[in-house]
Amino acid sequence: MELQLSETAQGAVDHDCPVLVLGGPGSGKTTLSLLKAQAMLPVLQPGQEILFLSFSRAAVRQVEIRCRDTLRSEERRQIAVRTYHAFAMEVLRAHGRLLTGHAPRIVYPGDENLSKAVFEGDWGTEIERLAREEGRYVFGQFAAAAAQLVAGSASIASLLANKYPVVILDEFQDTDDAQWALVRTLSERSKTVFMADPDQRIFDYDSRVDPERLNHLRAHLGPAEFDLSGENHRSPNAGILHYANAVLINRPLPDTKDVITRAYWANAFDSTVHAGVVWMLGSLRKAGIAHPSVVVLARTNALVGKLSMILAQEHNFNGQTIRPVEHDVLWDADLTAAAALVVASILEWPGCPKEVALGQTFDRIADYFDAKNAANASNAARQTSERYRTAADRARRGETQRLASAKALAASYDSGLVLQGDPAQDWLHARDLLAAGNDLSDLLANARFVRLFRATDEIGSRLASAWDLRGSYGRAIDLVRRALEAGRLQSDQRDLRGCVLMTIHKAKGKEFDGVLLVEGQYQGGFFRDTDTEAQRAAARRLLRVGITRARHQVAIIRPQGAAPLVG
Ligand SMILES: Nc1ncnc2c1ncn2[C@@H]1O[C@H](COP(=O)(O)OP(=O)(O)OP(=O)(O)O)[C@@H](O)[C@H]1O
Repeated sequence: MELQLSETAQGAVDHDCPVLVLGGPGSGKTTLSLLKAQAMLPVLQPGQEILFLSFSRAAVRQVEIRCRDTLRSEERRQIAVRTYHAFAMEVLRAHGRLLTGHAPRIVYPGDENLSKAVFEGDWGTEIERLAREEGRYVFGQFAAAAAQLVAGSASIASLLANKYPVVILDEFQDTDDAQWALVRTLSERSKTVFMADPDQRIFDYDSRVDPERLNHLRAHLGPAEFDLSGENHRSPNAGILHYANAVLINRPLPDTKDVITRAYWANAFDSTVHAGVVWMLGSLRKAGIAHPSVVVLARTNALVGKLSMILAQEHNFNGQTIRPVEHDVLWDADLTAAAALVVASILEWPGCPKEVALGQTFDRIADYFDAKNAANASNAARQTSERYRTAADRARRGETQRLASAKALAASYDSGLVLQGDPAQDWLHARDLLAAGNDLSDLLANARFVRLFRATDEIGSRLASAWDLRGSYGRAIDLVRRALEAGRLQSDQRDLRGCVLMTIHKAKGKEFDGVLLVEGQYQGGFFRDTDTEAQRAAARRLLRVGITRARHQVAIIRPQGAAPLVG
């Protein structure tokens, strides 16, 4: 694809490294970084590659798709696109022995959760000790360990610089302290290109992601800066970006037909959302896009799960029947797996003493919240995990529960769970007990995604064999864990077409023809009454990321009477 570059963009391509490119959503940062890579390919010697670092597997996937559009296949082969985790793990695997004298061992998140569950004391201190004394590394320690290796050994640093003489850092505003330490050491020997939009900093509830990161970079490397903020290639003729920027800075919203808002009454939520999706697909087709891509975005997993159920049913809207919409859900495979293990633990209840049964279920619930915290650090997830660990201890000591949902689950145990030997029915029966309280709604939503795992058949047949052998589901947790590992599907790796649902966080870096942003009445609100100024600013950044995913059309669906987006 032949692209016209602005003078500023061309300046960034031509200028010597280090280079920092700033720009808003759709200003072409990712595209430009690949053109910069292309321009630097001639300096590579045989065997050398350009290292492109990004955050999530989903982001890497986006860059790979963009590479296909921008670069020829022989060029693509010379660009190594990696997540920070994967790159740091590579460094650790190859050289980690130098840190402790032992070959490093990786502790995978599932195993980390199990160890954490039985550990008494400060887990943060423990994982540092595990790394230092036993050479065992949890995922969160990779970047720090890799930084230590590169900073401490000139030969490792030269080896890496020799392999990767050019390093490109995407979404640099989101780097945490350890990743920054690693980048700093790499920048001493390799040429560096940084891409950033400070206003897309949406992971800042993680205290290690410092809002001052760009200033750290300026102070350390003094890169030449190129600001693309006047450019918008994603929706060049649309008011979408102006609207999103007005939401960001809390100024009056511009009038544009590209962003429409709809208010719904609580009893018409399902049909309004469903009709909105059908309208969006139709209007994009009318505009000449034969196969439009539409994303439906919500703030929470729980609301995404609910929206998926809504689109799978028939509704009546203004006297017309609207048929189910085929769609995909981009969900978090780790969370779904953790939620499935909670359901499995309930299947183990019959025949299991109350102390053990509830202790196990509450521990698996705490594991789920640990996984949630690992995916997106939040105080709420951390605290809920701690509360369920306590509930598990209370259960094992035979004490009464204090948490409302733990009490409800204990009452369900007391009233005797009857399973029939039909895995599909029994699974739903066990799963629906998780409707015990609001704090479990997100977990329940993820448990509902198990059907999307394409592992349901595998789980079903393993459960059926267990029942045939013993008349119970016996060690259901182990069995489901193995089935999930066998059938694991990397959801983030799929190409996104047609209608797809996800949280706003997951949409970062992606683009679609149309965007529907849905605010729930009771969950997934855009703002909360209790929000501090900083939380409100973060919510505004998040909404801007959501709105600017659209190339052509945005619809914002909100409850009747919701506070205005600005003002
Ligand atoms: N110079 C250009 N001319 C025409 N189209 C462009 C140009 N640069 C980028 N695009 C197109 O504009 C869209 C947005 O580009 P890109 O994803 O690179 O922006 P970005 O700044 O990385 O966005 P975000 O920060 O929102 O993820 C893509 O569809 C891309 O193909």
